[in-house]
Amino acid sequence: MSEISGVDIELTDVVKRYPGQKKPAVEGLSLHIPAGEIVMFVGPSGCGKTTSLKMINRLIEPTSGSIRIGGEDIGRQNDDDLRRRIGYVIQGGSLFPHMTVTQNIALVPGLLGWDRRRTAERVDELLELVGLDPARYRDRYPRELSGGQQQRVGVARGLAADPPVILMDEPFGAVDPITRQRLQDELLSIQEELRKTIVCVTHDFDEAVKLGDRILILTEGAQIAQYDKPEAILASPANRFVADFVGAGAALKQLTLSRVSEIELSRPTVAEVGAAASPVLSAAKAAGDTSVVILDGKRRPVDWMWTTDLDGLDKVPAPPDDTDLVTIDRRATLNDALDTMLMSSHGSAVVTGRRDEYLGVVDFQAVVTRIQEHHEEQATRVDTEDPTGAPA
Ligand SMILES: Nc1ncnc2c1ncn2[C@@H]1O[C@H](COP(=O)(O)OP(=O)(O)OP(=O)(O)O)[C@@H](O)[C@H]1O
Repeated sequence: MSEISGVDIELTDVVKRYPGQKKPAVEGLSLHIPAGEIVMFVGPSGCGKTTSLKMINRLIEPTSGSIRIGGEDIGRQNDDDLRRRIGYVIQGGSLFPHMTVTQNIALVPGLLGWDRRRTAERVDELLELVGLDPARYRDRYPRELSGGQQQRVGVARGLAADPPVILMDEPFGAVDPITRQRLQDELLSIQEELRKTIVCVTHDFDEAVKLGDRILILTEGAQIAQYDKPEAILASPANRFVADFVGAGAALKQLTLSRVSEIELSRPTVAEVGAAASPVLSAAKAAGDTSVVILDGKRRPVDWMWTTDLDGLDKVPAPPDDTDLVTIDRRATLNDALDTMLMSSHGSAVVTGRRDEYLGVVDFQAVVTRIQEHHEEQATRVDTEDPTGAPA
């Protein structure tokens, strides 16, 4: 784990009363968000999640109360300072359609007066970080990107000035489930490297369990129903409201806590594009492998070849354009891994870690076995516990 670059956020008795509303949207919220953690805000529609989030970067001014970021009262800071310290990512990326990817990402650095060279370097670095090849994407317009790619650019923009705090409002709500899973995995990967303080609003409780170091469950008026680590909320919901909100099958949701990284990976022979083929074939033969995982110069998997296809070639070839290599991030949940494998109808998948670096191979059966073990563990636990904590 790298060092924490995030800072604490402290809300003290924060109230927001919109004009003409009888009851405040946020009625005295006090909350400590620890540096370097991801805190997920969940709760029923209209309970005040977005209002609470937007008060943290003063997109909405609190009616009363105080918010401190890294110990400083944000009420006393100017907007430029706040923008430097807080990244903001919303659904769909909300890119400006008439600006290129570079121009979109460079917005905040531009406001901060960075020179051209520093900005260009930063844009490329960020595109790499969010998994987009800079040479290919930096000059595109948003309409030339898929929904998932637009969202990645949105994340890059939020990170542009390297703020210690990132606010996200339903960041992955607008993409299909598989893309959402990838973006979630990428966010976890980026977070492992950067350790920002991330506050994220979501409607999806599973997403909260997957991403959150802590989950804040709110009821109307942004009243705290429970604020705890996901394991703790799943194991013992504070009250009936939380138990209902967590929903049936809380025990099964524990699966969302298990990751591919818990499974031992197999490590078949690997080879780099352009390497001489014959030693690779010898190594595969010695190891009893019938296939070889092909990596690029940055140790990212790009192809998975049968040794029979490599036989007779001089060098390990670059992958064809239509390669359908299935990769899974090691932070993916077991459910996500199964979905990916089923969708792609591959019996196994290449597992990647930080910056898409190759780690090994996981097979379908290993994931199924691990899930079954979990089911059994959970079944024993549920038999002996009342998840609501209610007296019998
Ligand atoms: N600009 C506004 N003017 C008046 N009332 C508002 C305004 N924005 C939000 N509200 C009200 O404040 C309450 C909280 O809204 P908020 O958007 O924070 O909730 P939320 O939990 O994020 O909801 P959702 O999950 O539906 O996005 C709601 O009752 C909403 O109708």
